[in-house]
Formats: sequence, C-alpha cells, structure tokens
Amino acid sequence: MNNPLFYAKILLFGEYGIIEDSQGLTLPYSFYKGSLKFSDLSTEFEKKSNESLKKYSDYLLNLDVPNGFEINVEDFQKDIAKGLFFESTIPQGYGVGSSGALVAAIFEKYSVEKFPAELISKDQLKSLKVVFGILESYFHGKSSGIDPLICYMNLPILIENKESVDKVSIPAEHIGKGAIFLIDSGSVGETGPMVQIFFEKMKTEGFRKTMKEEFIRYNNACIDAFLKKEMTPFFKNLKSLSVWAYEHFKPMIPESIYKIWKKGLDTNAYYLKLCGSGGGGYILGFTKDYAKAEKMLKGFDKEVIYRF
Ligand SMILES: Nc1ncnc2c1ncn2[C@@H]1O[C@H](COP(=O)(O)OP(=O)(O)O)[C@@H](O)[C@H]1O
Ligand SMILES: C[C@@](O)(CCOP(=O)(O)O)CC(=O)O
Repeated sequence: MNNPLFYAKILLFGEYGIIEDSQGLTLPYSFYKGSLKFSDLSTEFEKKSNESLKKYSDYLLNLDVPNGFEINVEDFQKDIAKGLFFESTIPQGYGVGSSGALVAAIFEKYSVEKFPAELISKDQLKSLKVVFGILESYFHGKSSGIDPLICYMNLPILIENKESVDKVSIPAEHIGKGAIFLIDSGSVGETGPMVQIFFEKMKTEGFRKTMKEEFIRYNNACIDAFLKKEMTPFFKNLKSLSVWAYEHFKPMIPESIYKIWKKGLDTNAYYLKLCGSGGGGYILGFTKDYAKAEKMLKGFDKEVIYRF
C-alpha cells in the first residue's frame, strides 16, 4: 500500500514574530519528503524511526485532543508492531519541519474523521492548527502547529495573526537573476532552547519594544511586498530585517554564518535571515543577483528554493 508523501516546509518570514502575533509566510519545500512505510526494520534508520514512533504513540495514548480530531492510536500501535516507520529525507533539526511532516503523515493516516486537504475551510484550518500544535508539542515543547498544517495542506500558508491562517498564492517563479536560497550552517539546531532564549529576551522592555516596533514591522512589510512582487520595498525591508536580526538575534545565528551575514549587509550583494528558530540548520538568503552571491559564498552548501 502506498502512503502519500509529505514535504518539508520553509518558514520564509515570521520566525519568533508569530509567537508575538506578527504575520508569517510558509511554503512547502518538495526537495525533501517523507512517507509512512512498512519494513523489516533491517537498517539503523528504520529501526530508530520505528522506536521513535513507538514512544510517540505512547504519548498519544494519554493525550486529550479536541472532539472530532481523535486519533486511532490502537491501529497506529498495531502498525508500529508490524514495522511501520517514517521514511524521510527531511533533515532533523534543520528548521525544515521533519517533525511537522511526521505529525501530518500520522494524522492523515490515523485520524478517525477524515479531512481531505482540498475541502478544508478557513474555520477548519484554524481548528486543525490547534490540534497540530497539541500533537507536535511532544517534539519540541510548545508548538504553533503551523509546520504540520502546511505540510498537511501542501500549499503556501499566510499566518495572518496568532489565531488566523489562510491559503495564499505566491507569485509564480520566473527564471531571472534573483533567488531565494538556503545555506547549510553545518550544524544541527534545536527549537526548544532557542525559543527559551527568545522568551528570556522578551522579559526586557527594550527588547519587547524593538521586537514590536521594528522587527514585526519589517517582517510584515517583507511579506506584503513579496506577495505583491514589489521588489524595491521588498529588498529595503529585508535589509532592515537582516540588520535587526544581526543585532538582536545573535544567539540564534550559527557561528559559522556571522561573517557572511555581515558581508551581505556591507556589500548589499545578498541579505541573510533565520530560517525557523535558528541555532543551526539552514539560513535563508535573498539576492537580486544569484551568480554574484554564489561566488561570494563559495565553500558553503547552498540550495536555491525560488527564482525571480
Ligand atoms: N523519519 C523519522 N522517523 C521518526 N521520527 C522522526 C523522523 N523525522 C523526525 N522525527 C522526530 O522529529 C524530531 C525532530 O523534530 P524537531 O526537533 O522539531 O526538528 P525539526 O526542525 O526537524 O522539525 C526527531 O527528534 C524525531 O523524534
Ligand atoms: C521560532 C518559531 O517562531 C518558528 C518555528 O521554528 P522551526 O521552524 O520549528 O525551527 C517557533 C514557533 O512559532 O513555533
């Protein structure tokens, strides 16, 4: 039996801001994917994945989920005993949603009631986000639920505020000189501790003020300009966002990336920002001239995710 594929995701804008009610924009990233499968668990990966599903299923057994969104944990555990695992190329701890894809896959297969993605209303999206938040919190503490949601829907999602999300269409790709790309920082990051650092910073009034008045303003302006394809205000706000993060999100920027982050700001050849919670994993880059940025970033592993 073939199970559906679930893709990685990229939170293009909104990291940390969405905790504080900013907008966010997230896209499926089909380069990496995962699917639930059965095997004889002969490889290390399969064995480890199966064991991790077993632990997760024990957590689900005692979990209260809102009415109408129950999961058939008994069937899930029977399948785990028969060799179920999550075959996935999505790197773990890289900010591209490996646990989100897993949660979406499990919900799709084992939810008692079925919710075909193409029939989901805006109200149902809201409820599903809450359910997915509860299901995913096992993996890294409090979760907004947005990762499993985007993965489940397999569509770009605009986070309008804390409560409200909607499907959104992003401008069609066009093979020009510009690009959005990922840079591999070379190390794994962990969402939990990074979010903790953020909340520590939020205890300071000065940080709260600049977060609200500057970060969120640049973040929302980037989303707005990107969706309207207005590249001049887009890059202006991206630069402000990148400068702001260089000053205020230092602990979230992997050390291997500091120098090139600053180089982008000094030369205006490209701008970097966090991709999810940071601390490791991928960093996002934006440039009007990828050929030039690529040369300046020699030695770093990069993947282009969108051309314009
Ligand atoms: N293929 C897989 N099989 C089983 N569990 C997985 C798999 N991929 C991810 N996970 C679970 O998701 C966790 C990683 O999630 P998380 O720390 O939120 O990072 P990410 O940013 O990649 O989502 C892993 O520790 C593991 O428990
Ligand atoms: C940092 C945060 O705002 C974005 C999620 O980060 P990540 O994609 O799980 O690394 C946390 C959250 O809102 O759940």
